[in-house]
Amino acid sequence: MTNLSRIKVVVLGTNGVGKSAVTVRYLTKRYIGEYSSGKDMTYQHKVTFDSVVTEIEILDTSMCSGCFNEHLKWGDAFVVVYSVEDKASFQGARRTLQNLSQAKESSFFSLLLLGNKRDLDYMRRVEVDDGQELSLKYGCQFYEVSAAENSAGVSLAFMSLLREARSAQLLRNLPIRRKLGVNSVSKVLGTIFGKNSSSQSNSGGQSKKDRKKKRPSLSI
Ligand SMILES: Nc1nc2c(ncn2[C@@H]2O[C@H](COP(=O)(O)OP(=O)(O)OP(=O)(O)O)[C@@H](O)[C@H]2O)c(=O)[nH]1
Repeated sequence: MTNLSRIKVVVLGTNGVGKSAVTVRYLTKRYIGEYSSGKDMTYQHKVTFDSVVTEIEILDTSMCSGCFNEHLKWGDAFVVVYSVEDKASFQGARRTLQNLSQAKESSFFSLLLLGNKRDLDYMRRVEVDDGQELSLKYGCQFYEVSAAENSAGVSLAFMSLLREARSAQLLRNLPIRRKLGVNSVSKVLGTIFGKNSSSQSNSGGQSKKDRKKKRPSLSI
């Protein structure tokens, strides 16, 4: 194994959507039920992709007004969590995606939209299609999961995000970057990953159908 690299992941979302539950599920495969709230928590672990060890830092955020810019600066990859039984949390996720795409427009970062608590289907207020549509708008990955029910969906969602972030990191470090500049590299990455910021999707001329093909989503 070679090349230890590092990816910093920020988990965002409104109060009580399950940010800690999904983070702990991913890291330990366990679901505890109640998690301490009110302060940011950072976790570290290592994953191996294709014989390359990658050090992962995950920041499970609390609602802290004025921290957004710090989180933004810190992270390479962002998980935006909402709860499928809480419409307001979905609106919060929409605002967060909008803020992220505006603030980090000129550099590349990886994004995952995560609809949690899908076990509460009988209380559902946000349809799968709503999540899918939002993810297409911001060119991010999308999964619906239940941290309470099992670890498979959460693990798959995190691993997809980490793989994308890792690939992006490798691409950013290629010599081509010097020739093309950051914006052009973002476009190359966008082509590879089907990633389109809202501004790109407005002007890129790529049809919605084409984008849909590149961004499968999954409910687990
Ligand atoms: N039914 C169900 N409940 C869940 C799920 N995930 C989390 N919860 C519950 O939702 C509540 C909030 O979960 P947390 O993980 O603390 O949510 P959070 O977003 O970290 O909360 P804050 O840090 O306070 O913003 C807890 O009671 C969890 O047990 C889930 O998938 N299904």
